[in-house]
Amino acid sequence: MESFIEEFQGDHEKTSELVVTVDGPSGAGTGTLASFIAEELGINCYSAGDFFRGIAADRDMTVEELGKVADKQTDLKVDRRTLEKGLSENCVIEARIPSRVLGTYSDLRIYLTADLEERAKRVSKDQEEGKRENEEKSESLEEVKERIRKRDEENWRRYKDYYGIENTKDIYDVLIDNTEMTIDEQQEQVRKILERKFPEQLE
Ligand SMILES: Nc1ncnc2c1ncn2[C@@H]1O[C@H](COP(=O)(O)OP(=O)(O)OP(=O)(O)O)[C@@H](O)[C@H]1O
Ligand SMILES: Nc1ccn([C@H]2C[C@H](O)[C@@H](COP(=O)(O)O)O2)c(=O)n1
Repeated sequence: MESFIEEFQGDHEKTSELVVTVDGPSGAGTGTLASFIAEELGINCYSAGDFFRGIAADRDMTVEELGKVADKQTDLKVDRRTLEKGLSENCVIEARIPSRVLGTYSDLRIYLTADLEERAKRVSKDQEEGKRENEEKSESLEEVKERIRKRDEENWRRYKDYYGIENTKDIYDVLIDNTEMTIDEQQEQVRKILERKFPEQLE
């Protein structure tokens, strides 16, 4: 199948000088890693979740309400904001596919993952601690596992349909499986990468 992602990316002038993108499935820790990178580099951090929440606010809806009626246009709007932000502002953007959305406009493309079992444990723990207000609660670990597995499958069905892309890892500069890594160990590894890649930006 022909890929439409280049067409979506278009041919733009990029005014930002430093953009890092962190992709990964639910519970991989993309939010945690993106915040760390942003702090290290002294730049802002965004999540496509922020853009989704912004669209909900524009429509005077809660995130849950928008989630129920979100269609292709909603996804494209979220992804267009990712593209616009990355083209115009030095920042780190984390979500499911910001590295795909920005393509070579991103200066460092990271893919983060962990085993499904481990990701489900993290999501479950966050829920127990009241950190995931917009998600279903009182699920068993097995239910969480099944929900995030299905969600990932659905997401990739949409990305294939909208952009003609597959869930391959060939476009990434860095691949990290953090199943057996602590947050500190992961940060140590990424800090070394940042030192090599952006020595002048490190504070
Ligand atoms: N390497 C790691 N090892 C153990 N726990 C981690 C690791 N990275 C992140 N976590 C923990 O996992 C949980 C989920 O992290 P985070 O919110 O960053 O994930 P996410 O990928 O952004 O999730 P989602 O996309 O579902 O919002 C948090 O409690 C975080 O502290
Ligand atoms: N194209 C999109 C649309 C939404 N998001 C955001 C919205 C949520 O905050 C978060 C959840 O994603 P999901 O678990 O539904 O994959 O992601 C996005 O990243 N990209």
